[in-house]
Amino acid sequence: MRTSVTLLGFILRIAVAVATMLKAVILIGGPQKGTRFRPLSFEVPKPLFPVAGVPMIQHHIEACAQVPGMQEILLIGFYQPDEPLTRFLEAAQQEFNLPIRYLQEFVPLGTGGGLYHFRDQILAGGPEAFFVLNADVCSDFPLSAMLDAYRHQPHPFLLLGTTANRTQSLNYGCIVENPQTHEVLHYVEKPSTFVSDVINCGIYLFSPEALKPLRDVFQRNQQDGQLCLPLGEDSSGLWPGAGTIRLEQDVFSALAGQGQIYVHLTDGIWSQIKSAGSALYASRLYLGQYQLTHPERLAKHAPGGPRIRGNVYIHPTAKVAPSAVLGPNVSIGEGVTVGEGVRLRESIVLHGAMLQEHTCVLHTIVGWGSTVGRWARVEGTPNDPNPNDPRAHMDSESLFKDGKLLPAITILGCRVRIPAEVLILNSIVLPHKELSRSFTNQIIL
Ligand SMILES: Nc1nc2c(ncn2[C@@H]2O[C@H](COP(=O)(O)OP(=O)(O)O[C@H]3O[C@H](CO)[C@@H](O)[C@H](O)[C@@H]3O)[C@@H](O)[C@H]2O)c(=O)[nH]1
Repeated sequence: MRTSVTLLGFILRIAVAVATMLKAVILIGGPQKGTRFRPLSFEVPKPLFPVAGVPMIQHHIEACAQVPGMQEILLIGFYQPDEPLTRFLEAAQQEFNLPIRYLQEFVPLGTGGGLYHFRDQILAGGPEAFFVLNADVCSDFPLSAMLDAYRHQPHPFLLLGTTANRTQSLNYGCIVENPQTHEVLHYVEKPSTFVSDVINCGIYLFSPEALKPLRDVFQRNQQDGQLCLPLGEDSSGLWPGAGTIRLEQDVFSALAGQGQIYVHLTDGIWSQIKSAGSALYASRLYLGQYQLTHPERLAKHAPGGPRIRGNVYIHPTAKVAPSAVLGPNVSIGEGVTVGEGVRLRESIVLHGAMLQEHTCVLHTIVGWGSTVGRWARVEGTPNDPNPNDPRAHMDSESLFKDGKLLPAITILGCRVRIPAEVLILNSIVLPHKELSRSFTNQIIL
């Protein structure tokens, strides 16, 4: 009798676990993407670029791992599975005690193609639903709130939405919702004129049903492709272009207003990470979040230690001189050396860099293994969202306007050497450059 009760309990537990099983997919893109992120993306795939001290997608993984019932996280992209990616995956699996796998697209399949291509892997084990997250967004990821909304009213597609001002909304997917039901009535990807101030955050919760419309798009693409094949060509095989599916245009725009797509609005932190400037801004947002989520990651002022102002992350292996003044919004990577009297504000200093005595580094990303000589000043121009507009987001436009370099943060690529006592202002220095003088407003090739 006792054995059968225990067995029943065990079966019930498994049944509950299966019923609440969830997965997550992170769309990490590939090497042709992230061009606005150069020269930083030369060294490390953009999804692994450190933001607030940890790789960009670790923030996504941490958020997913906290959702009860999360069974597996899949990264889909078209990067070669190189050493940094493999090492990251191994470390993340151990840290979060979850299977985290990389599925490689052999050609870019767009934002929806990989989901359809790897549908069997996504649906293996029968998840109740799966999250889909763009890798290049920074957010507080309100995944549990999205799950509650989904469970209250399950629909194939639930999109996270936030507000943007009229001008900036044109850079995103724009959503027209029914304010009572939150159904998406109309969806336009990056419209040329104003459609709505509710924008798509690139964070979704899909039911298994969501894969059916993707299959329809795939089949339609294939028929259209076969019609376009030259006469006499063997059209019995698959048309290679059929696999490319644009989630936004092919699915959201096509299905809006048919009771399948809903939006969950958030007023939490959210920003895209397209350019180096937006990585710095995202780093600031995440450092602010750490007050609540990871206070242990924030440096505290300790007797005999450097002066800390505001939110600062210092990797435990970094050596920071006690007379340095750091912050606000500074993130210092592994093995970095910060000399006496250094002033560092609104900056990211990457693995192995060295800031010699009395350098001043403001609004800058210092690349891996770079050296800034004594008394040098390296400074960029902040390009923050308008603080007087609560709906403003970071502009990630091109670096140039009318042939001129726009003022932006300064970026030193990897292993750059800046001599002592020079000024580097508003410039981008490509990797391995050894400078011999001051530069302002230049890209140094
Ligand atoms: N696996 C894979 N991922 C891809 C591919 N193409 C893009 N991605 C990934 O998909 C995400 C979206 O990339 P983009 O295609 O560059 O779109 P976007 O300009 O960022 O706009 C999207 O995100 C906005 C929010 O940040 C949305 O507002 C917008 O509607 C759209 O979904 C990124 O994480 C990118 O790495 C692909 O072929 N394969």
